Amino acid sequence: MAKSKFEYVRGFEADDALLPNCWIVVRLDGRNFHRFAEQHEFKKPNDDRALHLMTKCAQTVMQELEDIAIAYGQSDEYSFVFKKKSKWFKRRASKFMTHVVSQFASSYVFYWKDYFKDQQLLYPPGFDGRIVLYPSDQNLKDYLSWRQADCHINNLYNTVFWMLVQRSGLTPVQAQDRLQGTLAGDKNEILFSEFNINYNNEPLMYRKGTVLIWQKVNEVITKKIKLPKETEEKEVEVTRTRTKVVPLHCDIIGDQFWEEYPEILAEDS
Ligand SMILES: Nc1nc2c(ncn2[C@@H]2O[C@H](COP(=O)(O)OP(=O)(O)OP(=O)(O)O)[C@@H](O)[C@H]2O)c(=O)[nH]1
Ligand SMILES: [Mg+2]
Ligand SMILES: [Mg+2]
Repeated sequence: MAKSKFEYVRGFEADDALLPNCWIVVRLDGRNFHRFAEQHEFKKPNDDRALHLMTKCAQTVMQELEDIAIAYGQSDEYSFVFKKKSKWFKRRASKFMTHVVSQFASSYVFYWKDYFKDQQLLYPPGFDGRIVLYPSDQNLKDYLSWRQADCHINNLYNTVFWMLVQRSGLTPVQAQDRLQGTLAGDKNEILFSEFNINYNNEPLMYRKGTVLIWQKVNEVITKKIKLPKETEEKEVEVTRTRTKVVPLHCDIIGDQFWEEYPEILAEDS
């Protein structure tokens, strides 16, 4: 086919193919969610509606896009891990990042009303995205451990901070001063002795964040079938196996998780 004289401009497009044989991580994060949370009256420090909406959007991303092996989310962020061997869009970085972020952002708006029943969405939220490549399984596990450790550190801090403000009547500045230089043990002690809270009994979703993995589940459905010698349709129950995205709130820093789900890191990934 004849080419137009303008065709040469294609040559200006940068080649952004991602290195082969590496885990591809796309992490997105809510833009200025400090303000977004204030404006939409998120419960402090954790708002179940917001956390569940984030997870719904991440499930949608995993179901709609290809080759995502596992995802991890906390606060206003989610990380998506694409299989090492993925050939999706010839591994073009821009395709991975823009599809993940746009699918997530549109889902956030689309599903908002299902989670925030009587809280109107006041303005369109935005999300940023980045891609990081991890060449070894250990690097990938360490990446996910880093995000989960971050979740734990922030949540412990925020839990004590908001207790001091909401229950003890400290100003945010006073609460900040009180926590300056404290270690995890000190924060646990404040929670226990002053507020009778055992941090280990706080909800797992707040302490561990959310892991999304693929799992085979058996579904029982009723089907209408017509038997050859009968005139009327009959309802029968059939069991079929489906692969679904399932949320877990478990530790992913230790070995146990990876031993329990070896298929996530399997070689054909
Ligand atoms: N109250 C409340 N706030 C939340 C919750 N989840 C996230 N946030 C807010 O979202 C912020 C997320 O932090 P960051 O992503 O570091 O900061 P950001 O304000 O989004 O700014 P950028 O990401 O740099 O654009 C937190 O500091 C909280 O203010 C929640 O469940 N409840
Ligand atoms: Mg943010
Ligand atoms: Mg964040």
